[in-house]
Amino acid sequence: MSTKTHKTPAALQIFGKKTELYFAILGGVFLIIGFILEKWTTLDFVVFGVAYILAYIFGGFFISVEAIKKLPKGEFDIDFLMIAAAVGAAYIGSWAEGALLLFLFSLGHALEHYAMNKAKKSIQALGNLTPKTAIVKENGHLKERPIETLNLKDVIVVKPHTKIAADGVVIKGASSVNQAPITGESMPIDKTSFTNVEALPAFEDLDRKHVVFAGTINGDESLEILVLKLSADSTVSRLVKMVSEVETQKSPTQRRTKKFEKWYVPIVISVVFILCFAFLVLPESFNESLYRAIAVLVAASPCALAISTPSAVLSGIARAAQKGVLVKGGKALEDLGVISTIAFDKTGTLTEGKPKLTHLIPFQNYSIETLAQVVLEVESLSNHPLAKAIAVDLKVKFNLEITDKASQMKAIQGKGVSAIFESQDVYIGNLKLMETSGIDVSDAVKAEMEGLLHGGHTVMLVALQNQIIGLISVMDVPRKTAASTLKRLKAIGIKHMIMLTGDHQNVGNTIAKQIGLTEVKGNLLPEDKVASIKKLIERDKKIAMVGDGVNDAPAMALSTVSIAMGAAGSDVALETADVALMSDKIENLPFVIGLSRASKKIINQNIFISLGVVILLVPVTIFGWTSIGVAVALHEGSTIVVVLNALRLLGFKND
Ligand SMILES: Nc1ncnc2c1ncn2[C@@H]1O[C@H](COP(=O)(O)OP(=O)(O)OP(=O)(O)O)[C@@H](O)[C@H]1O
Ligand SMILES: [Zn+2]
Repeated sequence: MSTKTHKTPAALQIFGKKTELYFAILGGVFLIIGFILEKWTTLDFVVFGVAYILAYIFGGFFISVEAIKKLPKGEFDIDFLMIAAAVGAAYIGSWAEGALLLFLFSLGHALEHYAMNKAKKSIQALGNLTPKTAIVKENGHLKERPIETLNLKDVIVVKPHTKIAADGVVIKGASSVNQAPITGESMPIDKTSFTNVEALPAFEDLDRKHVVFAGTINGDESLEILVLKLSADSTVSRLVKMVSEVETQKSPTQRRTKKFEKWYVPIVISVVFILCFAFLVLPESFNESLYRAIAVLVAASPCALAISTPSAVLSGIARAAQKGVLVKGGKALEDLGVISTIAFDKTGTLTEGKPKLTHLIPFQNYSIETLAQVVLEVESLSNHPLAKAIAVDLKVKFNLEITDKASQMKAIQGKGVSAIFESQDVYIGNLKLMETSGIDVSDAVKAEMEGLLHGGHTVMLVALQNQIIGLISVMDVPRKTAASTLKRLKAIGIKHMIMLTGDHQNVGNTIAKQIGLTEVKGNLLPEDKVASIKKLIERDKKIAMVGDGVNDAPAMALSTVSIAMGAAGSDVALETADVALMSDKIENLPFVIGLSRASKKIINQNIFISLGVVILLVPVTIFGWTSIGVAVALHEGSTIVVVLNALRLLGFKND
């Protein structure tokens, strides 16, 4: 009974989408007719038998179709057992009980499919977000075209209060855009136009205030948008594709139950087979033995167990999607539910990631303008968040233009950058960079650095021809919601919250003090971050890491659950993380952890219910203390209960 096999073939849906449900109900109706005729009339079997046979046909039709579909694949499962039980019941003349079995089983199935579809639909609703056509500006004329025909660099016009048809950059107009469909943020985001279209950076490097996504909704003003992604590659298309793949990643519990079923089902079949011959040793007829065997077969079938976990996982993932959180599969969902240690990247995760220039101090006899020009030219070649911030601020503050005098920029991971400026060597970065490049840093310079570091500034040294010519410092501010989020996490029982940063220890400490972390590890190279994660896993077994993928991708890959921030617009983060917060909202973290725990709890409850009913019913049926009818009702009832229990997750709220 894997969730995948639950599609009703389209050709069989003669009454539309609910054909399966109507068939089940018809099975029930004929069952009642047959039962009344049998018990309260003196009619012959020839008459009420017809009603029972019709009940069998309608109740058993879709189950048989499903079972036959699986035959060639060598899959043998519960559908077979149920059909066998019903046939056996007919053989011994217990038509009413056989029909009841088929009716309830098919009703349970139909409800289960309905429930699953409901969960899936709330995910797939994402796919219906994008409009089918876009208004394209071609040689000054406006033309409506299907979105599949849009090319990169086409310009589309988006009218007020309509959906945006493509991922791209705003090049004319300003408006506030409702991004809720993708990021779950309810507040509209202000978008302004990007003016320097000739020097357009890569999509990922564009400031989010200029970027729009297909499927989001324009506000009060008209916008012109330069298309930067083909419709098949848009964030929303990839999101939908990933969500539909999510189901194939089995959760640990799902894998465990599958394994269990593998040896359990053959045992059930053997025991039932042996019970058919109980009349050889017991004073009873073959029909009585068969009756008992059928009752045991119904009681022991792990129907509810098979659906316990997948229904909960799917509902959990659907609920997360409504909040703009993409959980990629049952494994991530279950793991996140047991985690008590979270490692955080600093820049862009706990902080805004948009540092502001605070100091520019020249040494030697350099003028501040010269220093500013050198730094601007070099940093404008790097796309590190620090570099971008520095370049923007220097341009404005000193009214400078880039003159392309720097070249051969090299990023030195966790340390800084090197480049050539007017055929001179330039290094910009931390103390480690200067040490490894053999550049002497005087005590006076170090003292100056120390002062700034204690104030929480990120300080970088600038060297030209092996001489320190100045320093530059920036300050990043914690996200406004970081402190309250960490407090919530602590309140829900996250014990260790560790910041891993490439920045100086002092800077890390200053930020940590403002927002409340349990531990700070500074001065880390990307490989040191990996080593830290390894140590944390040794200590706490399962850990989560939250990052933005900028210099923490290897560390994230190693953690049990990797959580990417602001994944809309960042391909790498969206693709590689186990959990993607589509928006930059770190406050979604306690929500998704709470949801994972609730899912885990519901999975456990479901397993308890389904195994409980089996454990209760099997001895009762073996000793013949109950009828097939009662076994059927309890057994199929438990299937319906676990599905309904799982659906509660669709309404999950924190607190
Ligand atoms: N483009 C750059 N220009 C100048 N200095 C840089 C640059 N890139 C890195 N550095 C220096 O290297 C240090 C470590 O950088 P890294 O990218 O590892 O981490 P980070 O951005 O400071 O913070 P986090 O690790 O929290 O994301 C920075 O603090 C900075 O001193
Ligand atoms: Zn099934």
